[in-house]
Amino acid sequence: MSEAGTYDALLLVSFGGPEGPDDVIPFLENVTRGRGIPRERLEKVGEHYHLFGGVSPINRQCRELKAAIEADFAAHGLDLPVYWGNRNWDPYLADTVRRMTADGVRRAAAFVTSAYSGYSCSDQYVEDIERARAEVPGAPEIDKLPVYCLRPGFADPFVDAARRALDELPEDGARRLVFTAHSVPLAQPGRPDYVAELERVAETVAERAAPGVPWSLVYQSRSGPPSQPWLEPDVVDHLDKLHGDGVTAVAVVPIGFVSDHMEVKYDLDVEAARRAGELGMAFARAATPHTDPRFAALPRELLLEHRAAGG
Ligand SMILES: CC1=C(CCC(=O)O)c2cc3nc(cc4[nH]c(cc5[nH]c(cc1n2)c(C)c5CCC(=O)O)c(CCC(=O)O)c4C)C(CCC(=O)O)=C3C
Ligand SMILES: [Fe+2]
Repeated sequence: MSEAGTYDALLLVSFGGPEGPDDVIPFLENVTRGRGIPRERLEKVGEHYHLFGGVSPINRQCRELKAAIEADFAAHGLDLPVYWGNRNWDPYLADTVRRMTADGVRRAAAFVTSAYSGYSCSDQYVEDIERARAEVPGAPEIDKLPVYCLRPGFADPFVDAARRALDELPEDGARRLVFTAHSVPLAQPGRPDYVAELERVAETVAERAAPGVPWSLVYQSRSGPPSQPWLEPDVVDHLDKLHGDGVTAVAVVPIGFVSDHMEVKYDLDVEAARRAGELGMAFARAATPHTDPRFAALPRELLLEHRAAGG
């Protein structure tokens, strides 16, 4: 048996995003099909993409992460092909599964670009994988690798990034670490696990990056109809509150994301940064793990452990 046991491929699974202005509406339709997102919200989010030429950074980031994973495999003598497929945009998961099948892949491990439990972060990706497999006769078995939010490969890069972001702030101010994650409906399946994991990651990163600096965990990028309750507070409202409490400098750490995709680039770097500016607060945004070698090593570590555990 090879070092990877029964696995003969890794599948990188992500969200997908538009790669030009004409892609924006079809992409948003893919994301929101059957989910009851109000038209106004879609138009607003479409404008965020158009501010960046209709291009989401996420696909380029997936290509870079795939290359980093391949480099990590090569450096550790793990001879496995790496495939990439998305939920909402080209390369679609079903097309990738078709290619894997044609290449003779029998059993793949899936690494999802979301670190947490819960429906949006985890179970929905499993559904997507199973739907893609159902479209392809003879499709390989595909096991989603375990949730990795508490693994050092995910948390350690955030510790360094949080320190660096705090270092960018004026030293004499009343500083605060503000952790953010994507909001989800309170009624979403798995929401309590998602929140419990976020609280643990925030606490761990805060304690290690800056003991004694106060911190909070808040949410961003709320969608859905206003009548539906989602996780709160929103990061922008939270900045208002911190300002009222006398905080003069914030380091925002997006622990809910693995790379700087549109939610980070718009909702934090444009919207939250603008609000902080209006309030006269110093603002720094911590980097996400992306191609940090510790993060790029996670697929290999998880795959080998999962195999060792009988996977
Ligand atoms: C928890 C979570 C993550 C983190 C986990 C993960 O990373 O997967 C995440 C990631 C992402 N969300 C993304 C984009 C969007 N999400 C939307 C809508 C929604 N997100 C939700 C949750 C999450 N989303 C939910 C509950 C909805 C409501 C509709 C539904 O129940 O499905 C909409 C519709 C418009 C809007 O209302 O915002 C868009 C365009 C992109 C791509 C960004 C880019 O292009 O760079 C990424 C990585
Ligand atoms: Fe989303």
